[in-house]
Amino acid sequence: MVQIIKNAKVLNEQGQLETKHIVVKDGRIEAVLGEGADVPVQDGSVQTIDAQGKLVTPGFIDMHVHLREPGYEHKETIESGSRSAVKGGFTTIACMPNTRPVTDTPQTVELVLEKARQAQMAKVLPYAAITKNELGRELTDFEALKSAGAIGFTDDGVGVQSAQMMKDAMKRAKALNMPVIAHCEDDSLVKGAFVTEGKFAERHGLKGIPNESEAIHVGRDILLAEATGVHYHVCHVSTEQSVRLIRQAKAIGISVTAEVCPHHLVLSDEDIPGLDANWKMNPPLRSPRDVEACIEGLLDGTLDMIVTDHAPHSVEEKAKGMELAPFGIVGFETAFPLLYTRFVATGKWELSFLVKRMTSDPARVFGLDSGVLTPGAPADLTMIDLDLEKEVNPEQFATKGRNTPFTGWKLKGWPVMTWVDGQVRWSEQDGF
Ligand SMILES: NC(=O)N[C@@H](CC(=O)O)C(=O)O
Ligand SMILES: [Zn+2]
Ligand SMILES: [Zn+2]
Repeated sequence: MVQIIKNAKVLNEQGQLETKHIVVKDGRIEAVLGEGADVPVQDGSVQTIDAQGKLVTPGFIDMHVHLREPGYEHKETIESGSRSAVKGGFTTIACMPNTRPVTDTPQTVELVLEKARQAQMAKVLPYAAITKNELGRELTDFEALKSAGAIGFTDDGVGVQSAQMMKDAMKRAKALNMPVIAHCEDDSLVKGAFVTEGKFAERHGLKGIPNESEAIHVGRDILLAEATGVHYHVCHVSTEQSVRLIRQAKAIGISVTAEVCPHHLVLSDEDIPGLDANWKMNPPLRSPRDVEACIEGLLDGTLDMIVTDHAPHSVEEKAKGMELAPFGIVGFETAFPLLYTRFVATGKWELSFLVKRMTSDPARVFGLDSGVLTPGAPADLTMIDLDLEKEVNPEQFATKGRNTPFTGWKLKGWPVMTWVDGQVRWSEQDGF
């Protein structure tokens, strides 16, 4: 089947917008034609959508998300999570193994893949755990997990406390040509704290999570990555010190890549209004100085990509208050408008830069064939109305989660239609 998306604004190699007609055939991009080009005959077999000058980008890729299934279906399911993803313009999402059971066996990897197939929404790429039950005691069967379809190994949710365990994991992953993805957190430095060390903690008389609890693992793991040669990827970077260590490691050719979340680029601990669990996430919101360092790191390529760390929790769980509620906020449905409004609409970033960090950069780092509009690539596409302005309203989210600090924010640049393999999965007008 042939589809034509007419009059789409597309970013060219130089990052400028050009009007194009995107031709899709059998789920793949067939051609991206210039304005004057002859569009293939539009008989009955050709389906045409007029983008009317709206931006069309490769579908967003989110390499760090929590879909909660199996085990925590009250927070999210693979279906509700992947619907939320598609509504946020994401067409490929990589899900973390901190489910119940933990994704530490081939059976659980297969279950995740099967549920994702049934949901028929976004492409779901499962990570598997580094250690059994994410307890840090015994490595999982990397080879079997890879065969079942896992794309990398991580104990996200907790740090791997033992350096020896991490080194063994890296050796095994390297032998299988697989990446190790690390949630960097030294438990001995955190002990019970739930906000960053700094102004907010001081004002409320709270013990803080120091920056070193993250950066110590980053530094340790960079050395282990150097020793083992593995592709080491750092999760949700939030501190100046981590950015510095990753920058130095890259400069001397160590195989390290990293991600950063929208909330760590937009919010600091000084923005937290009070003891509200919708502002509680791991890593915590850091100081304005850390925020600036993360932005700089993203700009100079030290941080390779933006991920949401979409982490839905139920209203009841988040109502327990900041101390007792679980860490995490939802992310899919606010990520692009948030960053577009804050950084692109204000003239700080080029639109092409933001899009690259959400599409071709994650695809390059993880070797995916999507994230680009070149002929032959899957027709995973997102149409965005850059002028559309809406208030964030969690009641309208497709995710089961309502846990966001961005309620009521007026944002511009909302996704309005999403295609996966040439199929429209969601549109603002017609829903799912
Ligand atoms: N980021 C979070 O605050 N929470 C994540 C775990 C994690 O990403 O470490 C979760 O699973 O809820
Ligand atoms: Zn984490
Ligand atoms: Zn996470």
